Amino acid sequence: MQKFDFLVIESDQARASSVLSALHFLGYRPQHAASCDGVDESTHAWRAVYVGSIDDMAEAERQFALLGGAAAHVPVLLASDSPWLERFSAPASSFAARIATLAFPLRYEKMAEAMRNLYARLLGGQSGALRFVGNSTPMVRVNALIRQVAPFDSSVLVLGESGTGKEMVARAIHEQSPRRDKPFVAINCGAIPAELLESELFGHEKGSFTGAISARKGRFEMAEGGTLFLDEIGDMSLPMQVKLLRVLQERAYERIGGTRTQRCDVRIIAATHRNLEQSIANGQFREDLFYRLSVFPLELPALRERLEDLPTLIDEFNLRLARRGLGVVRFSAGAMQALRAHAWPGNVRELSNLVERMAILFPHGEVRSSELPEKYRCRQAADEARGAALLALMEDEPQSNDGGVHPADEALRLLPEDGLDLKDHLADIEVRLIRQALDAAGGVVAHAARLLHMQRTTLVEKLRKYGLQNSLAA
Ligand SMILES: Nc1ncnc2c1ncn2[C@@H]1O[C@H](COP(=O)(O)OP(=O)(O)OP(=O)(O)O)[C@@H](O)[C@H]1O
Repeated sequence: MQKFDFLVIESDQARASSVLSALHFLGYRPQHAASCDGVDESTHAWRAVYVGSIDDMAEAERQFALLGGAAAHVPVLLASDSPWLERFSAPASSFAARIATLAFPLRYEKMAEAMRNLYARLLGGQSGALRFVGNSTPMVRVNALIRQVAPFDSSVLVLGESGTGKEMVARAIHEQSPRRDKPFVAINCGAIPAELLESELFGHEKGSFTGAISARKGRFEMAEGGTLFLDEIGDMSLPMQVKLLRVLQERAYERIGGTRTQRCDVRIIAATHRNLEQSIANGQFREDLFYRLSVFPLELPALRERLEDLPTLIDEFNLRLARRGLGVVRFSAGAMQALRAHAWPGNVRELSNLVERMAILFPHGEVRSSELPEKYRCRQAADEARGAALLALMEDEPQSNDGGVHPADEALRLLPEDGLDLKDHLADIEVRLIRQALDAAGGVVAHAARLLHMQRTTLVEKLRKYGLQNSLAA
């Protein structure tokens, strides 16, 4: 689906073109143009719509519907003397909230102000809440599961690699639950030293241990009536797991140093990037706690398994940046291709950081693939070289081969003059790819296995076979 930054609705071609030029001048840089009617070919370089002689509202709405979701949320620019203004700004119109009016002849300062006001209105209307987005099939499934489980008090265990949005899922469940008006409290069980975690969770009475100079509420108490999100539950120490299990079973606990039993009405959502079944097998996680927590397991796919979500996620991050006063960025088709070829070991968080970095470097601009940080370029360059070589192979007519070295063979030449031991050579490539995958995954074997599309156990076997276990610790 084509994407647009603005709809410019103006039946006078000259005026429409001047709006587009002014947008460009103001730094909005629309990139592609389409037209419903009366195409102005010269505007094809822009990402905006020039609408010709539509004189009936229903027809206009139909035309915009043909543009699909592309026209659904973008600002609409209309001349203040436009005959359509009244109808478009009527409350029943789907454009009513998204119109900026422009007085002709255009004045840049006025137009800049109109655009600023429009964006302030659009962004302000969206509340500060972060939207949990994604239209890919796996995310549609995740959203359906969230809707299904939200109304009940069942414990949910959110599984997924780091940065896939586990906390966002927990918040979404809370927001869609009857507890939404009560607190959502999050705690990262992996980040808090084991000896402090108990007091963080259950609170303490004054003087209950050295340093406890006053009584303090724990997260369970803070979350009363609402939801408690236990992040990185797989990193919780075994003694703490026992205490947590007791609370989940008895729905009651005491503050450290306290004698009064507190009843608790808290919905638990836990998350981990670890394979808890493996942790159970290794004796690091209690099986009974696992079953308590995973009444409703919800697995979040890695970003590389749902690359269709890249554009929507980029839009969402741009929106967040705009709220913070940063200029938004777009990615050229080539840059998008490079992003699709990237493995995203840091998942959505990595993408969010990249968009922010690019927005600082190229505010209101378009990022080309050559302007991406190096690690996002390499794989694409390799793919392109391979693609070019393959293309050359395919384009070659068999009869034109005069026995000389084929150009594509030259590009792909792997066989040394004196031959090679194929088995050794393939093993060498395998080791290099495994090393690269481990690097990209920060040494986490399960992540590296996903990058290599193999079972974790298969990778562990290969690490053993090639004596690579030591490179893990290094
Ligand atoms: N589907 C999504 N839509 C919008 N933003 C998202 C989505 N998924 C993740 N994010 C954003 O990506 C970042 C990481 O998300 P989050 O903290 O929920 O991940 P996580 O899986 O809990 O990470 P960790 O495992 O490190 O705790 C946040 O800025 C979050 O807002």
